[in-house]
Amino acid sequence: MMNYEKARRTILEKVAPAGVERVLLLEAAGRILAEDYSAPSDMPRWDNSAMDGFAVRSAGCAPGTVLKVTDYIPAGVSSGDAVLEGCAARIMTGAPIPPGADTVVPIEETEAGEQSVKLLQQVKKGDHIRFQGEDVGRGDLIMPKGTLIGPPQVSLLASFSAAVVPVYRRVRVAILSTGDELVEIGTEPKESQIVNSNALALACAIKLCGAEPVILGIARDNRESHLALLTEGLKADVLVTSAGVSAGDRDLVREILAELGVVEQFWKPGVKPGGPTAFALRGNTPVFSLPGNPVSTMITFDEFVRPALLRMMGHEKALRRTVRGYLKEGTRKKAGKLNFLRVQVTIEDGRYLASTAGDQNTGILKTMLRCNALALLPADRIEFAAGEEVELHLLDPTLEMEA
Ligand SMILES: Nc1nc2c(c(=O)[nH]1)N[C@H]1C(S)=C(S)[C@@H](COP(=O)(O)OP(=O)(O)OC[C@H]3O[C@@H](n4cnc5c(N)ncnc54)[C@H](O)[C@@H]3O)O[C@H]1N2
Ligand code: MOO
Repeated sequence: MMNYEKARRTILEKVAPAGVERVLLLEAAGRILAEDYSAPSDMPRWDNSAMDGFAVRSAGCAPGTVLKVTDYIPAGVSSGDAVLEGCAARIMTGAPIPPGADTVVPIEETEAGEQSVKLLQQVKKGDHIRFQGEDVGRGDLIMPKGTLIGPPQVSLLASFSAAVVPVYRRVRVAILSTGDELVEIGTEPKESQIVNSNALALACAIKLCGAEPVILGIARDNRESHLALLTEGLKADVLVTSAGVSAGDRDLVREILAELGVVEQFWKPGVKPGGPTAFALRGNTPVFSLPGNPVSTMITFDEFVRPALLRMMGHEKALRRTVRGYLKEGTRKKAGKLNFLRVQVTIEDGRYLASTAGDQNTGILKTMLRCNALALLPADRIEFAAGEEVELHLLDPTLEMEA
């Protein structure tokens, strides 16, 4: 049996960014820049005023100096007229500094009239000017490939009129559920039938990664149905299946994937829940076969599939950060597999405290609703004492927020 760390490393070694596309700037929000971006020009493009006030020649200025106001330069206007000795130009924030002037005096530091202005304070050369290129110089590598695009990046790209940007493309992820007991949502399940909830839970998780889910439906427990739908699924960038991967005589997924030329990289990554998870590749197309128990499906998606999708969409950091926390109650498990304990984490005095979120049986979905983190209980350990330090994967982004 493989171990958890090796399984995750294997996945990240085998997947690569899926490709690059050029999208409208706003479509790039939350995505990863796929090429280095160097500034096409200086920013600011010209010296401009940082204050509403007067553009002056600092050499002739002292407290008490009276200057003649010869020009008015609002933002959006550029004046070709030079400021001559003994003169000042009224200027607004953002307007280009006129020729001859080397300093801006804020209006509060003057007694200003229509025709003249009296300076009240010492003037320092260069004050209140935003100089050409002081923010970004032409040719500066301002955003390396791999940058996550958020408001500051969009602001800068927009400032340079970059209306279209190269980003890693979203991956299309096919979702295939398997099992004769399944009916689609909207169909009343008869006794012994259950609703195909995994397809929707997976689609939700895929969307939250920024990828595009494609729900293929249900493969029935026979070869023909599996062959047809797995073949369809392999046309996507990634294929995720649920159920049919353990030891049952109807568990056909791995066998039929192999017939379709999909090469298994691992089965049984040494975790619980998620025991029978499999990872395989056909060419560059990753195939994840997740167990059918909804709890196991969601946990294995988060631990194994999510990192792959993020990496394929260009994220260098694809794994959830592991934080150290403390168990509030002691717990036991069997030796042999790493266990994901579903916990409720609270942050007290900067420490993460993890309390069990309820019954840890994989059949209990409500424990999943109550949990906001997974505690990783190492494979070789059995007994865990209250207060013991554990590694945590935080699942709930609101943990970092407050009311
Ligand atoms: N003899 C053994 N039996 C089982 C083993 C084992 O090692 N030996 N492993 C157990 C473990 S662990 C798991 S997990 C399950 C996973 O098995 P499968 O992935 O093959 O899934 P199924 O048995 O088909 O289904 C499990 C469970 O999940 C429900 N399910 C399936 N698909 C969906 C869906 N799309 N939406 C909602 N719920 C779904 C299904 O009805 C079953 O209740 O195997 C154990 N058995
Ligand atoms: O390992 Mo299975 O995924 O318990 O429930």
